Amino acid sequence: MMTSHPTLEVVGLRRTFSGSAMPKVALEHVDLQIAEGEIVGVLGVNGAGKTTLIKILSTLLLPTAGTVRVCGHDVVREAKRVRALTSMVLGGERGLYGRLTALDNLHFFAMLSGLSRAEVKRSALPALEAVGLGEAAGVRVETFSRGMRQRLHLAIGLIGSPRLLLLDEPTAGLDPPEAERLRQSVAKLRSEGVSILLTSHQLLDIERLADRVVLLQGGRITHDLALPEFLRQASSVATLAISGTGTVLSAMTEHPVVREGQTRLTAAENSWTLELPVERWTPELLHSVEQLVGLAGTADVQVRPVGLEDVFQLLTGSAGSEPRTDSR
Ligand SMILES: Nc1ncnc2c1ncn2[C@@H]1O[C@H](COP(=O)(O)OP(=O)(O)OP(=O)(O)O)[C@@H](O)[C@H]1O
Repeated sequence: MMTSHPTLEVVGLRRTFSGSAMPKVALEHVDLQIAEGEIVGVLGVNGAGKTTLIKILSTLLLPTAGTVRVCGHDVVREAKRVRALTSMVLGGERGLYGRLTALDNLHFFAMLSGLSRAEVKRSALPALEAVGLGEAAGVRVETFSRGMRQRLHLAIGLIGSPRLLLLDEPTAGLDPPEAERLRQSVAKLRSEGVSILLTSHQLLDIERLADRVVLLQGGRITHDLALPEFLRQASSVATLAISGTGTVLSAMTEHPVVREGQTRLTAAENSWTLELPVERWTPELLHSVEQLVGLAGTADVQVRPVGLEDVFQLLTGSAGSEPRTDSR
């Protein structure tokens, strides 16, 4: 469906919560657009405002100020219309009926969300096929792996052909192959023109899927960049990790590249690792690396390209894969 509006348009959004003394500002001056078929990853440390934003987009919470439109429809004045265009899929183990088949679960949840029988019938099988569960439509959900259950949640979210999908921690609790499978299903939706807002503490989800990355800090958007540009926010291009056994030699700690560079040396009882951010691969740096690698005890050298995790840590001063502290 082509529209003249962006799928999501947020202008000047503010949301406060009344506190005991002062109102708590959860979102402030938030401007955000998501185009048709675009996947935007929203990053932020705990308490940055991600959940508040998702709740407002899904009409569960009202904005204090500002406007939010989905395909041109206002989340406050046209909440019903917005709900028909928007779907939220949460990660983790959540209420599917194990004794029912995948298709029956789909029917059940779709009817609960108020879709007509005809609409449910029309879109149920295509939704299962979209997430690779077409052949498991008649199979009881109690036999499903966690990944299959999560893909079923995604299929439920696709019923009714939403234009905006809100994905919150979609790969939570999945092992790496299952998480990858789910990501593949999500990636396919982009080509169908579905717009996706994705939040995840699994930064790999965002690194693999997002066209654009938005960083929320203290309720404000501090960065809104295409993924490659976001990755360039780190000054380095890679991290070089040299590890070895035995004691750390002074020839290493006193080497100019170690003393002057932003290196991190971690030493355990009989092993050590030196991590060196690489801004540019220069002949001088390669020569220094050769010297360090030649020192006694060196066992392994690895080069890790800069990833989203590094940039996230740099910009927020925190680790990205911290566990959730809330109880949703
Ligand atoms: N119902 C509420 N009452 C009061 N304050 C709230 C409420 N909900 C959220 N907040 C506050 O608003 C801010 C943003 O919270 P929000 O849950 O949106 O962050 P988040 O980025 O989703 O964090 P997390 O990653 O932990 O889920 C936090 O300071 C939080 O304490």
